[in-house]
Amino acid sequence: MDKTRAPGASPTAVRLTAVRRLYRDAARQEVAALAGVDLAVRAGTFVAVMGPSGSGKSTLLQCAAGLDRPTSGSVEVGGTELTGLSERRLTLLRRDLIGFVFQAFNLIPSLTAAQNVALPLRLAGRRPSRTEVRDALARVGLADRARHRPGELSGGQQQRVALARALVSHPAVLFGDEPTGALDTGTSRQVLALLRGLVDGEGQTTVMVTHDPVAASYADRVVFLVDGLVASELHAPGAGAVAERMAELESGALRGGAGARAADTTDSGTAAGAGIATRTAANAEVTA
Ligand SMILES: Nc1ncnc2c1ncn2[C@@H]1O[C@H](COP(=O)(O)OP(=O)(O)OP(=O)(O)O)[C@@H](O)[C@H]1O
Repeated sequence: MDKTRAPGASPTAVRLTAVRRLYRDAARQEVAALAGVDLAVRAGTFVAVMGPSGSGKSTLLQCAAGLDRPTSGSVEVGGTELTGLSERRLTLLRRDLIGFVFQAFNLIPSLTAAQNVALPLRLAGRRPSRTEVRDALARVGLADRARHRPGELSGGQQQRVALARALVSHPAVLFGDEPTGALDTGTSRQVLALLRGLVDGEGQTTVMVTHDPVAASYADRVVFLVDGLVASELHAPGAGAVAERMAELESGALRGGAGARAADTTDSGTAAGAGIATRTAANAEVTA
């Protein structure tokens, strides 16, 4: 079943509305990791999230994936509102709707690739069929490695096993937190091409945090966070445009935070080229 294309499904796979996530720092001061994020991710698209260190990228991903709860605001995934769900319902929903890959592959060394892929379903009390597992491995180009243990696979192959494990339940959204961060350049590009292929070939909605402008250039859309707010975005940019925007935001961030960028111009424009879109109205409201 492809949850991204269910009849009548919302064309928006993920929607964050006015999401705030507050933490207390060591001095018991409140820190807004997310300060009022509005973000909608269209089903079947690939979105990269970038931003300076501490800008809230991981927090955004964790909130969007139901791994963390916003302090306020709402999160909807695959048409289901996560806000207010009990822990148990949230766990079930995560299992059904969400796939997650991290920088660390987190595979069990003593299990084969196939057993690693089957593990989440088994832990959920399901008995995955061989076909399900084989299909998941085939989707990441590892059909012939099913019986290999992680130690017998390269780093890139291990990350592909982790991807197959995330994809085996056909999640509505695949989230990646620096999924290529531990890979060398060549291997990283292969994994990114694979992610791109899953989006193009299967309509797999994908949201990925990355620090790498080249990785971000594989996405349809790059969203930039600064100080817990969406500061700007680029559509189908090249790596150079992403790096340039990051440099601008980082120097701006050093000068005075997201509020200083509330005057950014808006051009939600076309998918082609490097149109910059900002959510300045929302941001200004929160930072005022
Ligand atoms: N559990 C926590 N307790 C307190 N503060 C936190 C916690 N998690 C995150 N923060 C703070 O929230 C802000 C955003 O953190 P987050 O990890 O989301 O940023 P990031 O953009 O992913 O950073 P990086 O690129 O360095 O990984 C930071 O100021 C961070 O210190």
